[in-house]
Amino acid sequence: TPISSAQSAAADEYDYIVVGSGPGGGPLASNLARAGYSVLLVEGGDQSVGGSGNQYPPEITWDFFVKHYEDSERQMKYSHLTWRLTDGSYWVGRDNPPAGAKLLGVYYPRGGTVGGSSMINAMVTFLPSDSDWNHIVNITGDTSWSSDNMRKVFQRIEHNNYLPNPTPGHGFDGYFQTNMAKPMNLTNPGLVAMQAVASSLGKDPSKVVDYVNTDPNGLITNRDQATGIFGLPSHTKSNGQRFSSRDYIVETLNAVNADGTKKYPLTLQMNSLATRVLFGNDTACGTAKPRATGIEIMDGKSLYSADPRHNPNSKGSIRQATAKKEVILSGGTFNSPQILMLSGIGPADQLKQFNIPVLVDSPGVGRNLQDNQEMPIVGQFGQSGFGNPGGCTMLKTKHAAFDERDMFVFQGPFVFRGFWPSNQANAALPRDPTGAYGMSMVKMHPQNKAGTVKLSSANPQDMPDINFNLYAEGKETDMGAMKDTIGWARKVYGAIKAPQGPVKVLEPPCSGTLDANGGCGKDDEDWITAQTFGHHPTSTCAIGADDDPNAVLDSRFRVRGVAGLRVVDASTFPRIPGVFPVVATFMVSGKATDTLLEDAKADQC
Ligand SMILES: Cc1cc2nc3c(=O)[nH]c(=O)nc-3n(C[C@H](O)[C@H](O)[C@H](O)COP(=O)(O)OP(=O)(O)OC[C@H]3O[C@@H](n4cnc5c(N)ncnc54)[C@H](O)[C@@H]3O)c2cc1C
Repeated sequence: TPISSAQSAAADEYDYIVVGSGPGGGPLASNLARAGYSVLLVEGGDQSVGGSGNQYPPEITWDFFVKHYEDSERQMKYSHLTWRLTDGSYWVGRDNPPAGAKLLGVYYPRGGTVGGSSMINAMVTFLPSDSDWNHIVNITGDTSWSSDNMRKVFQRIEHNNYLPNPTPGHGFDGYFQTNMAKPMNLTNPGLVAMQAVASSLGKDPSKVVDYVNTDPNGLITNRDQATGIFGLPSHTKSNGQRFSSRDYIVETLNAVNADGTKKYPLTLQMNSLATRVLFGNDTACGTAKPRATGIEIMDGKSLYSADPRHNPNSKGSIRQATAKKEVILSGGTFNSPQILMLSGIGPADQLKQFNIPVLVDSPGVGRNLQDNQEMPIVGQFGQSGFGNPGGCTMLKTKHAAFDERDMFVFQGPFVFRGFWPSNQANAALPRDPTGAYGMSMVKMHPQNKAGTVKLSSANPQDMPDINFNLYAEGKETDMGAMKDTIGWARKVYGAIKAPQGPVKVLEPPCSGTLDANGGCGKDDEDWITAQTFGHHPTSTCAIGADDDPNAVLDSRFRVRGVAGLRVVDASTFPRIPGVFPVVATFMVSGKATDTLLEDAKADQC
């Protein structure tokens, strides 16, 4: 559905301004409008829903490039680095880039369109652990974040398309559409691989079809300890199409009253890049706190440099919009801290470096960046096959950080090695051989919180400098769990016999002898160091305790040190939720709706 171009109200004055239309901002803006408040939703991208054949089409994708390590020797070990050639095109690889190629880093796509990253993501919808929510209660004392309450939020927003209504723990009347593939049978190589997984976990291999049909998001006793094979829900509609926050925004925009007038006061402005928050003196609260009064906006197409169509000479036109109540930043984990810093809220030394006047010295802005570490364990079957088992496997490794499962594995006749631009020029980039099979691990509860998002300049069109600083903290736990899983996967592959087997393990390679657990010591560690990637960045504007200097937000999403400004998106989690953050981000948006509506009548200070 094309979205009709937004009409700017003459005064450009609204109750609320929300920046960013992804899972954090889109539902919140829609809900506030549905509650009767006038809302301006500002989106830097436009309304495209797809594009020209590339895996991540330039029409809807922002191309970020990140570092995994500060140390360039370690950084250079990753096999899919992206470079810019002298003719402007991308080249992907590690060794022998063409003369003049400039290293950009590790490609890290984000959605840059109405609907944000929920328009390009893999849609996996897997609820986090209860402890991820209860952690927020523990650090802030705010019991509204309890896992029981967050389950109620989930039930309220979910529109379940794959279970009978009612099913405990699920919702059927909300806007967040979920579905789950339910295969009737499995074919090889996925069938034998999944049977080997079942046997390795002491489960009945003849029941793998039942297992991959099992809902993992229900009210399962001891869910967070439960290991084994489960189904894999996604945020899709009953017809199998993608659901994203775009759908709910469009539904809200298009709703009309019986007389044909617009039902909800939501205004969406696309191709509008928020450049900074504007502040005035807080008279209403009787304190000296600066109060957010609106935002500055740069209007124009592809103005952000992560947009692959960006022209550095395009400067757009600047204007301002006013928020009578509050401004909410939902630009995502890379952009919300950037906007805060451009507005003078962030680590003072960094702001001074770029001559940005310091409004609030908030050292936690852009810190605490986290990600689920990912890497495939690659096998090769003697014959190719298309049988994809679907579903997922949950493991509890010897290195689990808590008394909970800590590793998610999905698998199939494909190898997921991370991301790189598909429109790239290196024809010699190795392809996976016939019969290649991947067991992809995704680490839960990563202990590394050392990633950073820092300004690279004071220009709001520039991308920030992003460094995940992998394994800088909690290495023993994080890498230990990855090594445990590699050993386990080698054994699973080894158990697959003729006629489908034997399966050759291609990666990680082992130059010595495997130990009793299938591990290969330092070889595995070096491979993990080189080839880890991720795509779930969170936590750069984290909620935290009143006495924590790195707590950017309080438990009501309020930016500390100012009034009238909140952050609601994947950057708000103090610790990364579960294995896949999107459903938790939709839930946070639902929770923020409650909080904002509760506070709407009072003037929040
Ligand atoms: C390729 C890919 C696959 C993924 N797969 C999964 C998955 O299967 N399951 C899962 O749980 N998670 C997945 N994720 C992650 C998930 O999609 C994100 O965690 C989630 O979308 C975060 O929501 P958000 O609202 O914080 O940010 P985003 O969805 O990134 O939305 C931010 C929005 O803000 C806009 N914006 C930013 N800055 C400005 C500005 N200055 N002015 C105006 N607008 C601005 C952006 O254009 C964007 O539309 C995936 C992500 C990607 C990219």
